[in-house]
Amino acid sequence: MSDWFKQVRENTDNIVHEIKNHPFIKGLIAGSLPKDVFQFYINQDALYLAEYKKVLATVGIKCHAVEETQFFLDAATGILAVEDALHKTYIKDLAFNTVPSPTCELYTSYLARITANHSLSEGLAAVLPCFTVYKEIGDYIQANQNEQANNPYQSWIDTYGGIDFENSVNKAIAITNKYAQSADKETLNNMELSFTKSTKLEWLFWDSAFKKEAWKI
Ligand SMILES: Cc1ncc(C[n+]2csc(CCO)c2C)c(N)n1
Repeated sequence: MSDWFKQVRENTDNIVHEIKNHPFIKGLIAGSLPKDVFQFYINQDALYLAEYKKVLATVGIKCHAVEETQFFLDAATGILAVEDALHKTYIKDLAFNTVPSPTCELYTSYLARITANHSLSEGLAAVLPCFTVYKEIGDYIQANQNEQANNPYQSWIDTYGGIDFENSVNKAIAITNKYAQSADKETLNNMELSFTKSTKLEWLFWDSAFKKEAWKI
């Protein structure tokens, strides 16, 4: 498989399309997303990131090349530094809810299960949409904004727009493509299943935040 990512990205185009058209993303673009909805998202995302950094470290230590391990461990520590700081600025005077929503629990548990019990290639495919979907949605939001000056969510939006993030996304794609190149048919099929599932979970994460998803009981 010469460009695995290109193929699976094409096959998940309908999901990415649904994300771009989700009212959460439309609200971020317009700056009209209700504050309480954004706070809910940031709170749940902080809970997500606390688990995701462990998942990246798990994938990283399984990689065969030193620079691949370095990349994922750097990304994991980057989460501590950059994203936690951003979250603190948004959450500072609000009560922080330590209970993950059903969707947050589902996404992090899914990633933990795949990276712990399945092959490294499947683990890489499962963690990749976190990078690629945010890159694409970050670019999409910036390209479709009429006015950035008064958007209360601009600093969040700009986190995923810069060149550093772009380099990081390209590296994650390159590593995953490399493992896809030597994967057998069954592994390639499983890689696509994990990539697709995580892409759907990215949609679900925004959708659940928009609805301020609660436990039914
Ligand atoms: C649900 C959810 N999915 C993806 C990201 C974006 N993200 C989180 S960590 C990371 C890699 C290192 O920066 C990226 C791109 C998010 N914040 N929340």
